[in-house]
Amino acid sequence: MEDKVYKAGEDYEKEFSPRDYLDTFYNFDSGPVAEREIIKFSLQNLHHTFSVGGIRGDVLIDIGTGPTIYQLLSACEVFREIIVADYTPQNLQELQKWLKKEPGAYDWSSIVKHVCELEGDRSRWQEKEAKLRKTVTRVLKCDVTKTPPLGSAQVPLADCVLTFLAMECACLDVETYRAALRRLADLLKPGGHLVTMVTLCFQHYMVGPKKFSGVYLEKETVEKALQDAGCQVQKCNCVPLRYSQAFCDGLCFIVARKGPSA
Ligand SMILES: C[S@@+](CC[C@H](N)C(=O)[O-])C[C@H]1O[C@@H](n2cnc3c(N)ncnc32)[C@H](O)[C@@H]1O
Repeated sequence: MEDKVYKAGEDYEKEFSPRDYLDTFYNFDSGPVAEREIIKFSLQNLHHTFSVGGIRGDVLIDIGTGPTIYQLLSACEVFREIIVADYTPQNLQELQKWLKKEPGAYDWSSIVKHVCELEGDRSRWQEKEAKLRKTVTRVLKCDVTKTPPLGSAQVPLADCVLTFLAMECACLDVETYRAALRRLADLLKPGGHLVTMVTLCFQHYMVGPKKFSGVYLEKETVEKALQDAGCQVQKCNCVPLRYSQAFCDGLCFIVARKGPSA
């Protein structure tokens, strides 16, 4: 393990290895039990939100997508178009590899099968992979610390903005986090939903031998930041699950709705 602690910004571009990240946190079959339980928690909440929860629409924008697709597997059934965005070029490349079925792409099949099982038919996993590949229409560069976060890209206002485990990495202090959430709310139509998963009391996580830090957030800080960004919290599901490869004190899945005039 290296002593240095890497931070938001250029460190991601230079030091973040998508494969180390995927192997550490998304090895569903033979990775650590803790990480597997957290993936299941995420998938269950996403399934609920985008099925019985009734959140659906034309456009979903996922911010801080990283090299992962698990967070889009339920949503791709109920949105016409998904736009994904991340700060780190090598994450966007890793994503494109999977989207274009290129050799060496990460194998998400176990996780896709699990989501299909939640939806009632494990056998349709290849159909779901094809559906997601078709629904993701754009892969964009973004920086949530900048206004606008998607730079010069022209995107429609979204019915849903998703951001999973990313804002606490992209922001190094609470003020930056609050400003980032306001930028995400600006991407939403009035009445649209912001769906997020946050690591509570986050300090750092391991990506291979490298330690990356972020902002320490308590549940109340997250809820207040959402409210101040014009979003009303509709669901806040916090659990004391902890990663084996990250230092935090639980996880929180949140659904918030942007007010009609925010
Ligand atoms: C822990 S990963 C989360 C990836 C994925 N969403 C997941 O659920 O596993 C954190 C992500 O935040 C992204 N990130 C870091 N700084 C950012 C910024 N300023 N704007 C947007 N994304 C950023 C990183 O590139 C990385 O993909």
